[in-house]
Amino acid sequence: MNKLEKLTPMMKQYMDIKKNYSDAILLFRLGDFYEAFFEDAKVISKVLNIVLTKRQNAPMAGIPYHALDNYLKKLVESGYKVAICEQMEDPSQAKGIVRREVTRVVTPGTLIEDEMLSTENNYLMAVDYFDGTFHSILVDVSTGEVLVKEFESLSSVIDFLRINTVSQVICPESIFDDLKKEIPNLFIEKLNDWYFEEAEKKIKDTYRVASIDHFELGKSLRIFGATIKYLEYTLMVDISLSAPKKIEETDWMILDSRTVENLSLIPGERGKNLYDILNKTKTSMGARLLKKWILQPLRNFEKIMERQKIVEAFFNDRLLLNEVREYLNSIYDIERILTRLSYKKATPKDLVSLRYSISVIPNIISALETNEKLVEFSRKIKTFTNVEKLIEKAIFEEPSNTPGDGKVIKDGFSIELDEYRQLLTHSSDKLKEFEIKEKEKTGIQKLKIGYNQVFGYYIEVPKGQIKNVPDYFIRKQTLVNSERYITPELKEFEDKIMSAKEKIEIIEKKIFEDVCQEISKYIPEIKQTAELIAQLDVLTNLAYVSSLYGYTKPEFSKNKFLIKKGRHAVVERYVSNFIPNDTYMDENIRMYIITGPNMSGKSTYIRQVGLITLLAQIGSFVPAEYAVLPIFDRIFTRIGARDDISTGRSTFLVEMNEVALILSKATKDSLVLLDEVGRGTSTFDGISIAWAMSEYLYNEIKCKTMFATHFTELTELSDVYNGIRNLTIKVEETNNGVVFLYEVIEGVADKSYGIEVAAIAGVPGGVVERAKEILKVITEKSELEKKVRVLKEGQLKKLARKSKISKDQISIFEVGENN
Ligand SMILES: Nc1ncnc2c1ncn2[C@@H]1O[C@H](COP(=O)(O)OP(=O)(O)OP(=O)(O)O)[C@@H](O)[C@H]1O
Repeated sequence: MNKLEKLTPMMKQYMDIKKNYSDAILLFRLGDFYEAFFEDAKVISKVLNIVLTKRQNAPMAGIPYHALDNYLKKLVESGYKVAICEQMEDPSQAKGIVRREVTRVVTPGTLIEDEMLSTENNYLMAVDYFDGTFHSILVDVSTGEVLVKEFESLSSVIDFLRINTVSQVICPESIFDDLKKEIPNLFIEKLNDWYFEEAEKKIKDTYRVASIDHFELGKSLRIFGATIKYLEYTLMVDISLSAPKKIEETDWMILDSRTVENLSLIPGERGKNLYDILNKTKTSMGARLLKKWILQPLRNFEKIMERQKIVEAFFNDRLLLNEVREYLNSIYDIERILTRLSYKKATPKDLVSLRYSISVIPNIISALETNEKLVEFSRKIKTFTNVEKLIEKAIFEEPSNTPGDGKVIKDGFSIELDEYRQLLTHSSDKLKEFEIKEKEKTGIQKLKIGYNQVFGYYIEVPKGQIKNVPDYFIRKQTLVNSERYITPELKEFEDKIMSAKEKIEIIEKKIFEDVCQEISKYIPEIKQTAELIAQLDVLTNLAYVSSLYGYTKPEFSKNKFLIKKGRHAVVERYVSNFIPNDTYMDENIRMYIITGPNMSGKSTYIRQVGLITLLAQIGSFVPAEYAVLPIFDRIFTRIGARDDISTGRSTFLVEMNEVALILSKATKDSLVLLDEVGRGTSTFDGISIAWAMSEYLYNEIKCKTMFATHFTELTELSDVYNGIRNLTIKVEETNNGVVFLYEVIEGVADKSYGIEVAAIAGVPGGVVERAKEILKVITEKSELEKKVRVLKEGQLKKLARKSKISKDQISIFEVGENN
């Protein structure tokens, strides 16, 4: 006999279903529990810390049905895929074994349940390699957003994954191993060939359109079709998505993951970050959008101005700003409510939240109309009075979350429903009267009416009073201390109550579905307005923080780069007295070498320049007294030394990889911020690399560069090239040690004060004194400075002439020489 034949029909049913979901944990609904068996049981008992028991010798662990979401969240967060198998019929009505089916496969990237999501975006990224390019689709199922993006290399895919909130990747088998190796901690699943078949048809069916040419999917079509199939496989309903948007690199400033981390743009390992400082948005939709804007500053002047004008209008009209932000306060996460509506998972409370949210839209519009600079924006926002009215009429102010229990649909919305509800209340009153009457009739004072699933309504009589029970009481159950009875009259009540309850359940569910269905017709339009509300939230937020933190409106110029009294947006919030500093660059002055002691504020200074340009390009005001800025295509950063343990690359190799990236990708419109290059190797190698790199950036690429370094030798570059200048940071030597003044001035650091900083940091006095002695000896012996001078005087000239240098470079070179 084979093993399965020995199993009970229920276990056989389990095994049959599990066969199709072997890569997931199967939660099998059994009465009031979801049970897992065999290996699944062992896993969930460990992950969820619940008891592992046995059923017919099979390991089993179960979770109560009402606590599913909590447990699911834990399982998915721990990296498991979970298939939920439901009972498809009422067990009391079922003939034979209850029919069961999997109704949902839950994975980290396909969540729509509010309790399982944070307010952040939750992206599923589908990646395909096709015709030499990586094509990807990013979907946030919870908001319906779809983005299309191409990558030239695997490393750029990985880089993108590092800075975006992608919780799951799906890909064809051909690239699975490569991706898995690079992102071992991310949930990643391979798609077999079937997913890629008939992609175009799948997309057309999903969007209910005859042609998808306007989506301009190109070679991303295959992976988009596969993504939709995967979503259908997990959500098991028709998929509802917004139209795909292409992410074109030319629209946005490119920020690689290193730069995002080095400038501490979003929450991450470094703690204090720009997003947290700026985020005072009023809605979850706004908070998500703000993060996107920070990660994708604009490059198009008109688009930047469009945002800046709105920020300025609010900045100059604080009363209006406060009024609009007050309205935004009462707006819920409409995007997610709409998604749940389209997946038929919206709750009555969702509808009430939607109603409150859309009810303030007319106020927002009238407020915006009072300012002529905001009228154009206000015209794009639509009102949805009919939707608001419908919800107001149909749904209780504080409904229960279970349509069918009679506490969702308002009185007066359906005559039929009201009648049954009255009948129910009436019968309940009658039941109470019946209890009193029976007490009087029988003299059993402790008699009470109760209810259970098996017998329905019953009369309970304590054992001591059984002798008074009349003949028409029919005994149904004996308990330790009491007996339970029914009577024909009680049964009659029960029938009435039960049929009223059943009817209420059917009618209320149907009305709720109809209301949802009616509202669903407006989803695309409401979605557009929700997007505008999110934008409004971010724009008012920028105006608000700009006034709160004393930012000013930046101007843009093709050639000039001037920051007067600039501040570091994050550091200034944490130090008591932040010292502002200026920055000036133009077509000629393109590079600064910044030397100064440790802890003097070099990194803060160069990062503040990066943050100011970034803020300006997202449309915000900036932390400076005055700023005229060019529009940069990209900010590059190379900051600090560190290993990349995950890929086994040494500090120096990581550093050189970053240098290589900058040298190959930077353009004349880029801003390059360098903090320590060449520290990971010997001093001579380090200086040589840093020198050669600076020359290349200055002569060949002609980008704007700020280079903070401890190699004072590099300051000699300014003698060779007129457009390279030196900056240092003021320190004062007092009897009690060095005092950092954080003031950036022209010049070169005369000392590095490393030993003084060591003393401040608490290195023992003996060690500090010995270090001073050693420094004296080696400084005297150092040949380095002499050698660099030789380089400056002779060899550089030769080198520069050998390399292909254009006329203007030679002139700069010669100006430098004459200096
Ligand atoms: N302009 C400023 N005004 C006030 N405090 C500042 C300023 N700049 C920096 N600081 C303070 O000095 C600290 C050190 O600054 P920063 O890390 O920029 O120094 P650094 O010169 O780059 O140091 P190292 O060479 O050791 O990397 C900052 O954390 C901040 O507290």
